[in-house]
Amino acid sequence: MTTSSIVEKLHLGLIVSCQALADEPLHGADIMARMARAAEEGGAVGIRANGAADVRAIKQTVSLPVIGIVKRDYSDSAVYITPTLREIDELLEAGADMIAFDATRQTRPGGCTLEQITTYLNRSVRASMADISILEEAVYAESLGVSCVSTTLAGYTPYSLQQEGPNLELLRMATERLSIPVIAEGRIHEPSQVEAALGLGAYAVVVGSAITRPQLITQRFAAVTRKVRMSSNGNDRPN
Ligand SMILES: CC(=O)N[C@H](C=O)[C@@H](O)[C@H](O)[C@H](O)COP(=O)(O)O
Repeated sequence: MTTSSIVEKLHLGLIVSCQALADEPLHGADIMARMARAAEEGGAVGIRANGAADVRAIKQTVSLPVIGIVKRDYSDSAVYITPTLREIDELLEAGADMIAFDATRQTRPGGCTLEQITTYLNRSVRASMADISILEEAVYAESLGVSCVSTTLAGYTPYSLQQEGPNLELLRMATERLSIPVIAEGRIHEPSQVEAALGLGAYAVVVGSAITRPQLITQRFAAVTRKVRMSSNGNDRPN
């Protein structure tokens, strides 16, 4: 399949990020594959997944395009989403339909550069998704020939706007400025935010934690019960 036909399959759809790191309760390729199947049943048009094992298991389970990343920590860099060519090789081998990577201006491990990453991906003829945190990074990524950009890292670099919800203003500026698809990703917790993102010109929307991290979903509900408990304890207090 061509890179543009992979991108087209995502148009105006929901991409579900199915990720659980080693320290999360749902960690494991088999569980993530089931999560992906649930997402497919629910109407997702694509899956974002972490690690070659998860990508392989998900590819065997669903018929949706899989956007692969490899999260790996290196001691000499803050970049952890597909930071070097090594992680790209793992994803190519695993059969990821699209490869997402950190396209921020932060220094990569071992002197690897953003330009090396995009040149390598362009030569591999695999669709690519540049995870950005500010508008300038989106503009630069487009100039390097990526297939699309995603607002994944907004609020996760020290120099980007830190806020609780999704950075819809960055999304708006990027959709106005770029000619390639801009994907909305990061801290999207409500269906109304999906609608807002599409209304601002998002090509597609990625939702992760609000669908696939039950410990975080539980936390949001439990916070409400805690609040009510605290106020009722307060009311019970003798005058
Ligand atoms: C910043 C970072 O490392 N983001 C990761 C990128 O793949 C994932 O942990 C997120 O779950 C994903 O971006 C979806 O975002 P949210 O879970 O907020 O819907």
